[in-house]
Amino acid sequence: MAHQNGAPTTNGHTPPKSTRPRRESHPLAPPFIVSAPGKTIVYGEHAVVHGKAAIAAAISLRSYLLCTTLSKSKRTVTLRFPDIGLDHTWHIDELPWGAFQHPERRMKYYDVVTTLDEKLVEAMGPCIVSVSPGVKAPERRKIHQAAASAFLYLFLSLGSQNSPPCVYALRSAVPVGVGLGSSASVSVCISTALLLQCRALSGPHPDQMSREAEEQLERINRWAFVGELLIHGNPSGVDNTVSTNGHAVLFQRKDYSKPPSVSILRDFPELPLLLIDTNQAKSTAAEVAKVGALHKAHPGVTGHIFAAMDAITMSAHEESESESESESEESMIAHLGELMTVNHALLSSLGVSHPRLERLRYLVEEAGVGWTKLTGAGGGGCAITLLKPSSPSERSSHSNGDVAHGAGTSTNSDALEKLERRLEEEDFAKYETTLGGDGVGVLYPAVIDGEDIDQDLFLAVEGREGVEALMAGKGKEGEGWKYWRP
Ligand SMILES: Nc1ncnc2c1ncn2[C@@H]1O[C@H](COP(=O)(O)OP(=O)(O)O)[C@@H](O)[C@H]1O
Ligand SMILES: C[C@@](O)(CCOP(=O)(O)O)CC(=O)O
Repeated sequence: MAHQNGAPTTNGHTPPKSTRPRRESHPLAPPFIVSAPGKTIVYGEHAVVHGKAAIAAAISLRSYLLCTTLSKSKRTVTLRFPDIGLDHTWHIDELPWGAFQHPERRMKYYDVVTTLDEKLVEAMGPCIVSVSPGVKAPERRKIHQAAASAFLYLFLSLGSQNSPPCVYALRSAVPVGVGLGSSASVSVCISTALLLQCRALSGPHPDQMSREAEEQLERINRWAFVGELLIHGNPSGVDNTVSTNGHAVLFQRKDYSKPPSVSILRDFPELPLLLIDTNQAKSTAAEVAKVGALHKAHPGVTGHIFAAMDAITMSAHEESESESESESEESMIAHLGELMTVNHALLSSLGVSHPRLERLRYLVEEAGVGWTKLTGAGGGGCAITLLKPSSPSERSSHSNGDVAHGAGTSTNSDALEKLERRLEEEDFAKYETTLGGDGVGVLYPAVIDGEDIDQDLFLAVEGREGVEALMAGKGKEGEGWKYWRP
């Protein structure tokens, strides 16, 4: 489609002339950017879908959504998601407003939506089927349609036929579909942008009262969960919760018709972690469905496995909160590491490991540098390795020792370097990230270091590093970005 910043055509068709009366013109809202982090599940994935507790932490890799309002006369809404090769435009007047605005189905921005309305999903079906007609590979089409559905369901639920015509451009530093919560960070960005556009959020501003900031995050999180319902089918809600709130969370949803119980763990230790990608594609929806089917067939057995995972999460939580003076950091890390090993074995017993994940575990074990578990849905994707603290003699012989991240203890750097070389040879990838940090943020207007971030600039930067570099700016890191901080 040939369009830059201006009026898009709706996928090759010339949109029908609007029959709607002309409205008084208002100055256009300036372009703005919303961002939200990916995450790593430290303990309890899959069990969390079945009502057990999990601990997840935000990572420093983030998604960014640039929203560029067009003049009222354009009547189109466009998604430009180049990371997945999606570029699609709908004509606003052709969307199924009738179904979404029907008095029996109409949702309010403050509603708590915990399930999808099948009639509404059906009503937007034709608008989704028409996405990416040229893409033949079913897997790629699924990726496009999942992202388009998440956006459109929220756009139709929160907006109206008077919603501003807009181009939504998304770039992400979170690798897609490797278990690092890419879908959740995208859903949080979409939810926040649409809630801001329908004026359903206050702030963020630095002197916002804690309770009010909490309420805005809660609202964003609820609609991000709806986005996740469209992408995943059966999400627990832990990913969108940590992406919205940042830091780390202890999360449990016992009853899907009620809000989950969430504790924000602001002091979760900054663990020395390696984040390794098996480069083996996986589907969260498929892995979750696989565990669901196993649970249905063997509820007694899987029930015990989920209960054991719950015990692991709670033990890790107690350990990380412990203020015992007598316990060293080394023994805390060993405790948390052993729990990771057991957690992985239980996940493997549910059938969500993969030969590449097992190979990775073998290599880390052989190098003797730490404890490894898969993170996220499994079936491929990523693993986390908690690095062992080195002995005092190793530490003094490597006084500049390569510390992975945080916690102030260094793993034997020779062994680590050797392992990293081996991983590279075997086509594993490593992500540099830190744990914790802010949740959803807003840059309004989209100006960094005095420069307007327009679509051309935003879409032109190369790769995940290019996006991060553009968003951090050259000046004081993160300047201009605002966060809801309860
Ligand atoms: N950068 C992105 N741009 C557009 N859509 C994305 C992006 N990242 C993720 N998505 C959406 O999220 C889906 C991946 O979700 P999922 O399989 O749960 O992976 P993850 O483990 O990364 O959360 C994709 O199919 C796509 O629809
Ligand atoms: C397997 C699960 O526990 C985590 C999925 O994480 P991810 O989408 O693979 O990043 C599912 C969920 O909690 O919704």
